[in-house]
Amino acid sequence: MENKIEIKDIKLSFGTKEVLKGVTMQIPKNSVVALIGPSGCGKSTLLRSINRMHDLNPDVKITGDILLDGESILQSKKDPTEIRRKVGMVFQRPNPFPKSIYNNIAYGLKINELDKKVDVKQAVQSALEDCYLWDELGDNLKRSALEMSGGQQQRLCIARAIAINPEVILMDEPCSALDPISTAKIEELILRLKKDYTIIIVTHNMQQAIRTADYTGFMYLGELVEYGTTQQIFENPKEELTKRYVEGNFG
Ligand SMILES: Nc1ncnc2c1ncn2[C@@H]1O[C@H](COP(=O)(O)OP(=O)(O)OP(=O)(O)O)[C@@H](O)[C@H]1O
Repeated sequence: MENKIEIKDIKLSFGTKEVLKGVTMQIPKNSVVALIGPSGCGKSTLLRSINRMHDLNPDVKITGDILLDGESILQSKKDPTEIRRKVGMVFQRPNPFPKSIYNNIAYGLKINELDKKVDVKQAVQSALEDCYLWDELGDNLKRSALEMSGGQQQRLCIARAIAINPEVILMDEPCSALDPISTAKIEELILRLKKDYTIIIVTHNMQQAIRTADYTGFMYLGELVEYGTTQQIFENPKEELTKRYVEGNFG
């Protein structure tokens, strides 16, 4: 199986605090990979290093490497905006721009200089269709995105991310602020999107990992304790720590 991303012995510290202690993992193309583990174990920190979000933090020291299609993305001479065009991110809280629904996507295309290369109207429609928003919203795209429900806002943020045609989508607890129905819609969306993208999702919800992820990594205190198919991790974990966590005995 072809790997989209290879994480090689990543160590990351904030000042003197070592938060990632040598994480190595392979992310197969067109798969959904879930990162689970107790609060503070480094899941978000790892996710953020994949699209260079620590770049502006002078306290961060990172060693090791992350390869995207075999090419290092951590080298400082690589332009982080170029990486972020290939590696999109969806955050815990929906963060639409304070603009119309239409312009949320059109603006994303513009800042990535794609507005001259694609038919913007068509791209907006296609991204909204992919996120099940086109029919739901009808022709009401001039409305402010901030007037949408939280679940719709989150799907709009996913639509904004996919409109620029990334290859990888990182999701940091994308459903934690959403109700069960909105969560189910996002999960359905994740399963559909993996046909075209590689998705890494941080989640506290183990059922969500089971429902959406092909592979799951269990992290603890900055280390990747165990990584395998989701079925193996939840049904037949090799490590005692993983077993205790997936059985809900700590965390
Ligand atoms: N910008 C930062 N500066 C200093 N320490 C940080 C920073 N960001 C995260 N940390 C620390 O790094 C550790 C790992 O945090 P991280 O957010 O990656 O964990 P997590 O597993 O995603 O937790 P949660 O599930 O609660 O979101 C924590 O101890 C946190 O306090």
